[in-house]
Amino acid sequence: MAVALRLPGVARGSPAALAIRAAAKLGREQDSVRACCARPPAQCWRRSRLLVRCQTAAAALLNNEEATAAAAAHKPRTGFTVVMKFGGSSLASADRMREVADLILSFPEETPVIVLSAMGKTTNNLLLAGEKAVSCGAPKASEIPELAVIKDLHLRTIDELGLDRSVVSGLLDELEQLLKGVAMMKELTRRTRDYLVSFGECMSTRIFAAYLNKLGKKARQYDAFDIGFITTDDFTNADILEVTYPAVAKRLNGDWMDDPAIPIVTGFLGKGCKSCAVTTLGRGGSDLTATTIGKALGLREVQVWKDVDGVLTCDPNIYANAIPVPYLTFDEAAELAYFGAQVLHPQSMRPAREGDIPVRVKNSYNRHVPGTVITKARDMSKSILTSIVLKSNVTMLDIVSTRMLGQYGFLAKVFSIFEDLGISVDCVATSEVSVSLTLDPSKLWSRELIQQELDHVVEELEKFAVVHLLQHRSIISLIGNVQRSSLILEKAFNVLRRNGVNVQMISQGASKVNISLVVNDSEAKQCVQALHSAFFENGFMSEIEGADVPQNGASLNSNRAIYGN
Ligand SMILES: Nc1ncnc2c1ncn2[C@@H]1O[C@H](COP(=O)(O)OP(=O)(O)O)[C@@H](O)[C@H]1O
Ligand SMILES: N[C@@H](CC(=O)OP(=O)(O)O)C(=O)O
Repeated sequence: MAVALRLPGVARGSPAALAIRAAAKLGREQDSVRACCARPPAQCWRRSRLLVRCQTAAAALLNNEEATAAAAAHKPRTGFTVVMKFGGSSLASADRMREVADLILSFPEETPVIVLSAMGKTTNNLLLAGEKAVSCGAPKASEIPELAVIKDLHLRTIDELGLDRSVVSGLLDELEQLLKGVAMMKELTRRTRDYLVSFGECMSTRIFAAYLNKLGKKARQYDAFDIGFITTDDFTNADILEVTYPAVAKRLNGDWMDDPAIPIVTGFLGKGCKSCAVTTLGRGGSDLTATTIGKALGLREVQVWKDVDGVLTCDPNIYANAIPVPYLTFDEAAELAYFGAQVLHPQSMRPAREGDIPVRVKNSYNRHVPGTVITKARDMSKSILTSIVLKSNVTMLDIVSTRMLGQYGFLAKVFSIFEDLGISVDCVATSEVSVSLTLDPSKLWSRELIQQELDHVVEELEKFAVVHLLQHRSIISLIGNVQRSSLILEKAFNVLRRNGVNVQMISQGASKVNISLVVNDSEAKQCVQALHSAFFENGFMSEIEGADVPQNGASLNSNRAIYGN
């Protein structure tokens, strides 16, 4: 402290200023700083990061070139080791918050960054409350049942954890005001919707940080939109921009250096680059927040803690015999998520792949089960089928050219229509004069004009083609080793034939990990179950020489029973 007073005119943020701040924090005088600079650099590692930084800065301050070089060679280690993300299912109550805190504290060797989603079903309740506010009239907005559920859950959690209600009372008041505003305006724009759902993550992180502090583990809450998560302005489905990585690293590392505390970061949220308003990353977007932080900080691992024993061989809600998949590549996981497995956000593998950070999917209800490890590459020599994914309520288009055989430009014309209308295509199969494709339902669902848009697409295509619009279809994706596609297809078609199911379209993605089959919605679940039994339950994998067989994990159903999922 005394150092600062004795050195007037020191520029803010300069090495000298850093040394002074560091010295002040350490309660040392300039002599200590000087002594620190003279100490052999090897000792740096054994000292706190703050002292290393102090040494670097103080060396510059004292103009000691040798010390500057020596200290610079020993860059302070980044404090953080892993990201641990907990989803809504892991945080549904006070008991669950206690359990998650206990889980984090059971890894004392780690310095984690924690990413949290909203508690339980809070995001769904906020969306429902918003929709009801549009039509209920301002005086009734305070009585929306979902608002009462949200208030009750958060205040009860606070009381049961022995915290002060002021941790969220301001946010709850603001939320009620916002719903009154929506009721008065009688409209809920996508921008307002994002602001509305942000209350879920803002509250869960504040409660959890306060609880960790109460336990004596120093924690600091962060709203992602305040620490550099910059996104496109695509409300409800924003993309993270590159500037996010250095900004987030600077903020989290900087704060840690100044005053170490476990960061508790809101998942799912960002700040629009032009609007500066709160944006969201699409449903389930906290997984993406976690991998973004993992890449930004160059961490050893990203852990996403869920209510299942890892990524499973199929959705356990469709078929209870699903079993955990021990290893996946980023490509397999991305494909699985994109084609509808709710367990991971479709974009979340991108930062992990770019930063080559392994992602581990674990069960917060069953913490000792190994889970699924997702990495850049894995030994595929024994792998056949990894997982079966179902995407229902898909729209399919059969488009047949009315022009001459072999006419060029047909496909370009077809796809330019989708581009112009901003509709994303999932699967494509082509012949010389026709193309069949499926439309991404999530992209359509996020709009309001579904039927009108489809009619418009058909109208445009009919200018040069005969079009059949087929609704209520499902895509069954077989994720696995497409090097063995003949084997997979032989088995799959055998099963489907035995079940009397006619496949309406097949598509094999360029990523070589996915074969997609389109069937009627009404037959899809039964197909998934039959395929699962054939591939994973009847010894088929082990019959094939050396094939890798996923192992059955414990208590899948008991987790869901606890949470009622
Ligand atoms: N292939 C799959 N493997 C595991 N879980 C799946 C799969 N497909 C769908 N799910 C569903 O995903 C849920 C976990 O994802 P999610 O609800 O987003 O978790 P969280 O909210 O904890 O992040 C599981 O409870 C399960 O019902
Ligand atoms: N709360 C958000 C974001 C999220 O990632 O949630 P979860 O981790 O519970 O899937 C949602 O429900 O979409």
